[in-house]
Amino acid sequence: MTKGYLMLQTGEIFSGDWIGAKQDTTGELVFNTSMTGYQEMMTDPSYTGQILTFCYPMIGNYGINLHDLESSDIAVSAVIMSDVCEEPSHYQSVATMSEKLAQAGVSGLTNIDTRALVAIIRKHQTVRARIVSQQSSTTSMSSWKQESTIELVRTVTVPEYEVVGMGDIHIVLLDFGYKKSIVDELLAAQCKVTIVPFTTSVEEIALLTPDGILISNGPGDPIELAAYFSPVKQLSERYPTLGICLGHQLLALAYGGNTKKMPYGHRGGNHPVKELTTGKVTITSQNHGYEVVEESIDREAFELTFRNVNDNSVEGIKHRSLPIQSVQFHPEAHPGPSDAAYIFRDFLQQVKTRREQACQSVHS
Ligand SMILES: NC(=O)CC[C@H](N)C(=O)O
Repeated sequence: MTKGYLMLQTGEIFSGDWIGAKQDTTGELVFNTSMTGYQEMMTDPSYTGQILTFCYPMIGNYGINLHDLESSDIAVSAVIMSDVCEEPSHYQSVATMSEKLAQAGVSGLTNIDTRALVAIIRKHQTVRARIVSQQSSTTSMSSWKQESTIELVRTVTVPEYEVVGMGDIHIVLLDFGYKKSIVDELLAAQCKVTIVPFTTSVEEIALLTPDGILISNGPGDPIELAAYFSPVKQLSERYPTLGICLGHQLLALAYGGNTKKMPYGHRGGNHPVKELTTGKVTITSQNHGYEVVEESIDREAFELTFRNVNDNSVEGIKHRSLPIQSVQFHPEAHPGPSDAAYIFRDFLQQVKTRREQACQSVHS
């Protein structure tokens, strides 16, 4: 096997065996603790620009199938694992991990001590890294460069409107890098979904006469999307709105709140969040490196709905008088538990209620 090296900005170098495309790659090094779901993770557009370390020791044992893709491409810049399984066993498998990475032009390193690597990320919190074929100490600072969030989002948003489903309720999905499972949830609830590029204006969206708006997940630092705070606010003032992950962060920012980088983020399939009105704890799927700053939330306009049980961070907010809610976790799951799927039901109930009110006011 060809040797490959993972060079960290903090100075450590790990040597491993190179799988997939043999291409030098740079990105922020992050880790996910889920035991399964490597395919969903690799294709989640929120990972764009990041090098993903799998904490679970063996990756690839059920192969790659055609059903668990969260987007059409592999989104991560590269993957790091302890042990790759090259002989998958699953009736739906169409490729091995290495074959898929090679097809997609994405690099991977295996036989890496991922436990040591995760300890370094936890210690230094934000670590950029490079996968290279030759160790070199002359790596110039410019090669560690990070793409802007706008650049990252541009690579994953739909190029033009896409309409899916023929249901009665029309949801416009403002696409910063949506996961397919979000659309699947809406389609399962008999919606028609129009997926629009994140640059679509409020006026253009109004022409589509939506019943509700969903602001998607996506890569990067939400603060860099400041140009979109005002449209997000205007849309949420007009239509029932649900924000998921990046969408949650953008809603908080649009209403004057703030976000900050977390020590090393929440990425995994078992993050407990507490619903503050009921005290009920739900186990959620998560993938984020930023959080909404609690003190920055306008508490006259918004109430806090969810908190992370491990670190108390904000996991959800809800407007006190308008039908606007957002969650930091992923109610669509994939990977991870679907215990929070009721968030979609609540949102669609608000959408229906608003539509019935509108019909009644026309007829009275
Ligand atoms: N899944 C997401 O939407 C991630 C949001 C944002 N990029 C973060 O890391 O916090």
